[in-house]
Amino acid sequence: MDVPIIQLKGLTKRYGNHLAVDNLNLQVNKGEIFGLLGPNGAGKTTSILMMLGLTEPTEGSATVCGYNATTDPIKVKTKVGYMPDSVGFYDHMTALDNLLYIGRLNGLAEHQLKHKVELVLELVGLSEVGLKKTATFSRGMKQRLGLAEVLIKGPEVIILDEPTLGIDPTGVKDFLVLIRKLSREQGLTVLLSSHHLHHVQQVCDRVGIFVEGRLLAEGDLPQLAEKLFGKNGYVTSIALDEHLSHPWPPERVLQGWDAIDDISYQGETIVFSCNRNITPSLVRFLVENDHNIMSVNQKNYGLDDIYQRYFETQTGKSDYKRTA
Ligand SMILES: Nc1ncnc2c1ncn2[C@@H]1O[C@H](COP(=O)(O)OP(=O)(O)OP(=O)(O)O)[C@@H](O)[C@H]1O
Repeated sequence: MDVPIIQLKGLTKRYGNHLAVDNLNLQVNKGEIFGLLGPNGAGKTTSILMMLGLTEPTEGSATVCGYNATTDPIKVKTKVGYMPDSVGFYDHMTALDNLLYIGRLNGLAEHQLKHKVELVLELVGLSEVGLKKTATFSRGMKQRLGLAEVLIKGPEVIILDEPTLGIDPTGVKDFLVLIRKLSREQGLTVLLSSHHLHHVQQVCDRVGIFVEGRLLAEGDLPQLAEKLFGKNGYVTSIALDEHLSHPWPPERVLQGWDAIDDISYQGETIVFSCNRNITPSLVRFLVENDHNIMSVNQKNYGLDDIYQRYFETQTGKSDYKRTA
């Protein structure tokens, strides 16, 4: 059963005349990794700050772990670990000392502090470098230490604002694997904001597409693809070892299949646009009718297709760029 951990109702923030967040309605459930995906300036950070009670909504409400973030911000802060987009440490101190300091600030009892710090260092894979000064740390290591800092108070939810910013590809992969592991093994709920499609796609269970203060769509990838590409969401291309002449005789029979919306062919390749996945039936039909199949390709819509389409159709913009 879905247990709501973050509930946003009509959440709105205006800065003067500027509408930074516009009527945001969203639910994130226990143990879920939710990705807030949107370009710079979309309103992701502002939404997060409202969830943490760090800025007041102009309208609407944010409830986190059962507490209203505006009226009960302290309670929310005891339940939530927040990692901002740039994490800072005392560079002249070791990783261990930085964590001990943060642990004390969070009110951890001295007798459990050392053990807790060693545990989180282990969790984020930094045990070996615990005695090194953080000035020597790479950006990827600093992000891991930032995560350790967030975990030290044993939060139920972690909110990560652009956590992969400035890390190299291997560091990103390791970091995202770590997030997934923590969520799955410890039942942590994660809200992650990013403008990197591929990072979000790798780790999130559900994604919200956020543009110009508005949540344009949310769901898992198949749901988003279905909402967007509708009944032509399944595209299968099959190449044969024969040149296809117009009209291609089997076309008449295949047009009678209710799952097929459109058939096009050129050269040796036929493209079927279908309202459900019928690739196995298509292959069977062609083989049974003595056609030799050279290749089969089923298009799976990725987050970049989905995001680009939303970005273009819903905002009228076409300056979308891939951010792989
Ligand atoms: N304190 C503020 N005063 C005025 N405008 C603000 C303030 N904070 C944010 N904004 C504006 O609100 C909009 C949303 O900003 P926000 O930082 O939430 O976006 P974002 O999606 O997190 O983008 P980024 O990744 O660039 O931080 C932007 O147009 C920004 O300029």
